[in-house]
This record gives sequence, structure tokens and C-alpha cells, in this order.
Amino acid sequence: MGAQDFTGIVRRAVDSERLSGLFEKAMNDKWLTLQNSLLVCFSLYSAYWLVVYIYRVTLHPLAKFPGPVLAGVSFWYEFYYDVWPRRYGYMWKIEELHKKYGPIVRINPIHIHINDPNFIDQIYAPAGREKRNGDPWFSMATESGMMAWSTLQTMDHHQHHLRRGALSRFFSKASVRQLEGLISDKIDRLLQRLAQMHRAGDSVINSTHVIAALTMDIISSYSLGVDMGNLTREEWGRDWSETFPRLGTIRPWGRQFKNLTVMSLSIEPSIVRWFNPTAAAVAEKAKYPMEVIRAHIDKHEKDGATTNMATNNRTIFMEILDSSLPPHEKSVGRLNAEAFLLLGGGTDPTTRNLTVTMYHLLANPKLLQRLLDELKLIMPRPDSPVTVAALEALPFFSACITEGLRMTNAVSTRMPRVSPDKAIVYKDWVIPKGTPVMQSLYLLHMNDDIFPEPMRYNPQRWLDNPSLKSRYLMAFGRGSRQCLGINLANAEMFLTLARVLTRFDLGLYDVIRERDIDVSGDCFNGIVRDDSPGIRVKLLRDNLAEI
Ligand code: HEM
Repeated sequence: MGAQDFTGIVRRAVDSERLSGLFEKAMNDKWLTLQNSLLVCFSLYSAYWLVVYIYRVTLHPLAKFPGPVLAGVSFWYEFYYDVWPRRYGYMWKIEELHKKYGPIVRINPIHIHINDPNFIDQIYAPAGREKRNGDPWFSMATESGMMAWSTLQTMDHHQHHLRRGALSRFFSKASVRQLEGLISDKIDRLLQRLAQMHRAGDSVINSTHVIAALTMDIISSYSLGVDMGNLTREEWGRDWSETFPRLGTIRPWGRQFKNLTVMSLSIEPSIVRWFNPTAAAVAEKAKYPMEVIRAHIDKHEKDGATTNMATNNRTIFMEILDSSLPPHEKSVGRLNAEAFLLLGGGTDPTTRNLTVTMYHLLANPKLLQRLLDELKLIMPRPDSPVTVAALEALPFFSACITEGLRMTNAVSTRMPRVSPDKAIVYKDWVIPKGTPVMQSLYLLHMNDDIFPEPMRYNPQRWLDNPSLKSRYLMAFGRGSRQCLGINLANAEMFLTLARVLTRFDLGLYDVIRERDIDVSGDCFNGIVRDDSPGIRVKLLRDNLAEI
């Protein structure tokens, strides 16, 4: 090797060392720059939130209202009780807060909660047609899409009024009266299948699945024009009845992580399944009405004509397509959201009320006997024809249903209402307009000043004090946003309980009240413990077969 070659190698080595040194320095500088940028971002982010937190408990219009400072500072307070480490339990914490701070409490940075049974109408059904908007934070409502399109999810007072108006005729008392034949047909199917099971010695039924099959077949036939056929399915279509309570469990999460949750409900369920199986199950089911809707729209465009209401073969889509709503309100997506609301609203709360009321009657044989004696007056045989009007006129039966509604709390939640134009005045407190104000249905129904021994099923309380119902029963909500399906729900509850209880002698089967009956979590709907298998019942005797 010559001297020149050697010098070349040394120079190259020195150069590469210098280069790598330079590279290292550059990387270090970059890292430092990145580190500094992150530090700056973090500091700005922290400073921003510090200012927000301080504002919320000092200058914010709700800062003067009673309540824990932490709840006023941040939504994480609610998160702790509703999402993690506790689950679905903020409502009971709110009850505690009322004991400490009085009847009006600021329970999070934007919500005022009142616990006063004598201040219901001022929030929900004010005099003088005052407007009541929904609260988008609580409902995870979006600008468009599934979480904005159904009547329940419509936040603006006027738009809600328009959308509800397009449905209300469908659920009026007169329309539901025409529906009694359809409801009775489905109950006939149910009774036949139960009688078969009893004959075959297969006598333990899961009433949660069985009744959900009934209510869902009714609402799907009526609103979509398609019988889902759950009453004939081996498992009573339990995949459906199990989906609706799940929808509720998404809500407390959704309030805290709205965008993530709304995205989970809107993208392809097979992708969502691996990170959020609950949302995937709900999103999959939510698309079910699509096919039927498309067929209806095609038919509507072709025929144009309307169908006679009296023939009982109108569907909710016909009702909306024929309504005066503007064309964008008649899109497939919006109709689908409305249809899914009706399927869920028509299935879950009615099922819970029917099964829980049945439980309380079976657990109290003297009350059951009193009811059966009263029913005998108009149903001398289990197969005597009967109408809802005749059943509703039975005072004790009505009281049993009302007490069931009070104790079931199928919808247990706090229900925020926003008065956009006027302050709401509660005692000495002026709640600024635009503030979500609310009471919790469960807390109202469990108030022991109004309902002594609230955990006792006591239908007599409604007979002793007939004004209780109009003043304090909130199971269906109140005012312009109260449940649209009241008449249908009542018809189903009266007819089903009367016909099932007169037809069969039933016994409870391994039912544990704390596990299967009492509300243990509030997710909008009042849910029972995770380990509940449903409310199981034994068919002891088929009274019709014995005649
Ligand atoms: C015993 C059974 C039922 C109970 C306890 C119940 C309870 C409720 C409650 C508490 C609300 C909310 C009201 C509010 O925000 O103020 C509601 C809304 C609603 N329910 Fe029911 N419901 C029952 C059955 C039904 C049935 C059978 C249907 C029929 C499809 C139905 C359809 C609806 C609809 C469409 C809404 C939204 C109303 C609106 O925002 O204007 N519900 N229900």
C-alpha cells in the first residue's frame, strides 16, 4: 500500500467520524427540539385547562350553585362514578350530594340537578308553551347521523316538535285501539307456545326473553310492517333483547368520549368489533330496518297513494313519507334512525315493566289473588275476550301496573331540559337560560316522603291517594318530550298480564331480587346486575287445559 493510499484511508475515516458526529449532533438537536416542542405543547395544554378549571369555579354562571368543587371543575368527577373505577353509579352519588347540599346541586360543570318532586312540571311541562331543548352533551348528540336523526335525539325544540308531529297520530289512543287485534294475535301465539312447552314438561321459561319476543314482534309488525318472528325462534330472538340494554351501557362512556363512541357506532361493525364489541353489536342491529325502508320508499314513489289507517297496515315510514316534513327529513338514514328508536323504545322498557311487575305479583301471592279475583269479573275464563278499555277500568289492576312502573324504572336516568329563552327559577335560585336542568326518574320514584317504604311493591298506595299518579309518576316522562308510546305500552301491559296470569299458574324460578329485579346501574335505562340470567318463571298449570 502506498503512502498516498494510506493517507486517503485515514482522511476518509476521519471524515466519516466527523460525519457521524455531525449526524449525532443533529439528531440530538432534533430530539431536543422535539422535546422542547412537546414540553411547550404540554405546558400550553395544562395552562389552558388550568384556566378553564379556575373559570368554572369562579366566574362561570353556575359557580355560585351548591355542590362539590370537583364536580364543578371537571367532568372527570362524574367519570369516576359512572365509568371507571365505579360503573353506572353517579345517580346514587347525586342522591348523596342532595343529602349534603340540599335540593339543588351543580353535579358537573354544566348540569344543575334538582331533587324535588314538587318541581317536575316547571322543568318538563311548563305553562305557556315555553320551549324545552334537549342537552347535546348528555345525549352525545351530533350535527347529523344516527345520534341526531331520531326524535329522541333531536335537541332543538322546534325540530323535535316537527318530527314528533309526523309520528304522533300513529301512536294516538285511537290508533292503538285499532291495534288491539294485532296485539291479541301475538299474545295468542305466545300462549300457544307456552302451553306446548308445558305439555312437553319443558316448563321453566326466561320471561325476559319471552316477553321481549312478544313486544318486539308487536312493534316490528306495527311500525315496520315486518313481523320479526321472535316468538317462533328457538331462542326467542334473545340476541335482539340483549342488544337494547347494551345500547344504554354505551351512554355513560359516550358522554365522556363522544367522538370515539359516535365513530364506533357509525363505522363498519366488523372493524369496531375488535376494540368495542358492544358498540359493534348495536351498530349491526341498528342497520336492520334499512332494507325494509328502501322497499317502502320504492313502493311509495311508485304508488304515491296513501294507505287507509283503519286497515292497520300502515307503517311508520308511510306516516313519515306522507307527512309535510321537508324532503331531507325523509332520507333513508333518518328513517332508519327513527325506526331503530321505535324498535328499541317499543321493546326494552315494556319488557322490563311487564316482567318486573309480574315478578312482584308472583312474589306477593295475596296481591296476585286479589288481582285474579278482580280479573274474574270480566274474564270468567282464561280465554274470555277482553279489551284494554275494560281492563283499564279495573282499579286494582291499574294500581298494580302503576306501581310496577314506579318500581321498574326501565328509564331511570336524569333527563336534562334546556330552557333557551327564559331563566328557570327554583326557590331563591335563578338558573340562567341555556342551562341543562334535570331530575332523575329513579330518585323521584324512590322518594320516601312521597312513596313511604319505596322498595315495597304496594299497589294500594295509588288507590289510597288517586292524585299521586298525575303529580308524581314520571315513568313515561312529561311534557313535549314525554314517551310517544304510552298508549301502546299500556295496551301491551294490560292485555299481556291479564291473559298470561289468568291462563297459567306461575312460580318464580331461582329469581334473586338484588340480582335480577332491582335497578343496580343507571345508563339512561335502569339496568340489573351483569350476572343476572333474566327473570325465570315456572309454568305450574295451564288453566285452560284444566277446564
Ligand atoms: C312501559 C314502557 C315504556 C316506558 C316506561 C317508556 C319510557 C320513556 C321515557 C321515560 C321516555 C323519555 C321521555 C323524555 O325524554 O321526557 C321515552 C321516550 C320515547 N319512547 Fe317510550 N317508554 C315505554 C314504551 C314505549 C313504546 C312501546 C314505544 C313505541 C314505540 C316508545 C317510544 C318512545 C319514543 C319514540 C320516545 C321519544 C319521544 C320524544 O323524544 O318525543 N316507548 N319513553
